[in-house]
Amino acid sequence: MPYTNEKKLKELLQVYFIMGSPNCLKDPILTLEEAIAGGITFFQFREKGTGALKGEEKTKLASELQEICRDHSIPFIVNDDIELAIKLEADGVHIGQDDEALRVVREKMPGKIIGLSAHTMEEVKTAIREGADYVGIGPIFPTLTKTDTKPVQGTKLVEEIRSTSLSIPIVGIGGIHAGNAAKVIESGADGVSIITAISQAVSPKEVAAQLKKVVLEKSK
Ligand SMILES: Cc1ncsc1CCOP(=O)(O)O
Ligand SMILES: C=C1C=NC(C(F)(F)F)=NC1=N
Ligand SMILES: [Mg+2]
Repeated sequence: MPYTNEKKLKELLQVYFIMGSPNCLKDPILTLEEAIAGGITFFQFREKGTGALKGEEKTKLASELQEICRDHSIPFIVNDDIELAIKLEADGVHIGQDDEALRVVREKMPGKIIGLSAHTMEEVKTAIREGADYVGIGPIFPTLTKTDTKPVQGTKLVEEIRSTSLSIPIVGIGGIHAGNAAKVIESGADGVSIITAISQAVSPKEVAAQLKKVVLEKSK
């Protein structure tokens, strides 16, 4: 059973901040607080890459970030780590094509948000069939954040999905910032997912606010 009605989720996905401690210029807690003050609408804890926390330290940071999200009614999603998501009673998880099968995750987390990465129309259709609540499409633009991405695909797959009658919520991801976010929304994505542009900003609040403005303008 999907988490919520699609319309509501499409609104929630508009400015989707993703980060872990390795991505942050400043303290992760401060970074998230500033991003929320700037207007992000959705958050994913993705503790990955060089220097990523593990075990108790990872759980502690996740719990602290979750509490900040809860205080501001921002959905808190965990990337990959299903056990951590269940332990924290997170609002959901984001999984990739090579992570645990969606139907297994759905059994473990009924009623929660389950997002899936997809790179082809085939993967999108399978995601819908298996009950994904949203799909992350990318990398839209070149990115240095995830080193093992599929080829950069621009907005073509987003446009292709939107040219069909498929109504699944879509977020674009990969190299997105305030200067190119409009193109992603214009192509038909419901939201943009951002790591570097916010987490490495001198003012995460300012960047989040710029992104929110662009997305709201283009979503009218
Ligand atoms: C997790 C992920 N999946 C596809 S690209 C990417 C990284 C996006 O990071 P950034 O917003 O810094 O380009
Ligand atoms: C690899 C990823 C691809 N897409 C997304 C999201 F933007 F949330 F859909 N998150 C990820 N961690
Ligand atoms: Mg994964």
